[in-house]
Amino acid sequence: MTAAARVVDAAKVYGSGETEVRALDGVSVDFPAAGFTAIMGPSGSGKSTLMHCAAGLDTLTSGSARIGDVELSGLTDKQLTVLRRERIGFVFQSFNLVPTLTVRENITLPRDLSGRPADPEWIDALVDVVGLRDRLHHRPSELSGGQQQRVAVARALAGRPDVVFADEPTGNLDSRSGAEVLGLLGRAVHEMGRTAVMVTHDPVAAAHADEVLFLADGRLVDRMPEPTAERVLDRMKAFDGRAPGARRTPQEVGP
Ligand SMILES: Nc1ncnc2c1ncn2[C@@H]1O[C@H](COP(=O)(O)OP(=O)(O)OP(=O)(O)O)[C@@H](O)[C@H]1O
Repeated sequence: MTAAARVVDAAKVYGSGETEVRALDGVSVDFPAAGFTAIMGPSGSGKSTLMHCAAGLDTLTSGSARIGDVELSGLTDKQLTVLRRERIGFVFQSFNLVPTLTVRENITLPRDLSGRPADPEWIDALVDVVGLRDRLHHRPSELSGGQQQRVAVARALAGRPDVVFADEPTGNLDSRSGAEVLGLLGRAVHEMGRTAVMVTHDPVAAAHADEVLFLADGRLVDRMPEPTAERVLDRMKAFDGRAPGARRTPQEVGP
């Protein structure tokens, strides 16, 4: 198996002394090329930290993070910026489209900014895959949330990245639009050979992945190949007896 991204013995410590938080505590994991991996775990278990460090948006306190063969800890900020632009695609919960640009301009913007314009044939194919051909000249405000997130997925894929990192990509969508966006990520992986890594609280979303990783207290505690929503839900219930995504009540949090 080739890893598109990998962390080895990854640790991330925030603060020091009494306020020290070990957000990651010795995590080692490969994200296989042409695979779709979901990261789950209770709130505060380190999911976002793992994704951000694996994607070069944040740095590890110790351990190694690689995209392909490139060790991220050895890179300058400028080199990291270039690597993210050239080799990584991002999808966020809140779409992050540029409101003044059309759908087509949003999709090609990162490529245009990089000075290496997107391959028109690839963009053409993507537009069909995400089903936005009749919306190409619309602005984001003229689209539904699900359509906007499909634009964000197309933008993430426009530069043929090694890995697409998606942080709660369906968090703001109804279940039908969410299923469309997840279907797209799945097609990007299984039909277009891309690699996707997704943080989610939703067992139904996680079931679209090839494998689910479970974090708890900054550690990798379990993994589930070929997940189903039911099995993921059961596994999540085993954490602390809480349903996934459950928020602590004010009484539980304390003063
Ligand atoms: N910038 C920061 N400074 C201090 N502590 C932080 C910072 N970012 C995250 N943490 C802490 O690190 C731990 C892991 O946070 P992280 O956001 O990775 O968890 P998560 O699993 O993504 O949570 P959620 O599901 O609630 O989004 C938490 O205890 C969090 O409070």
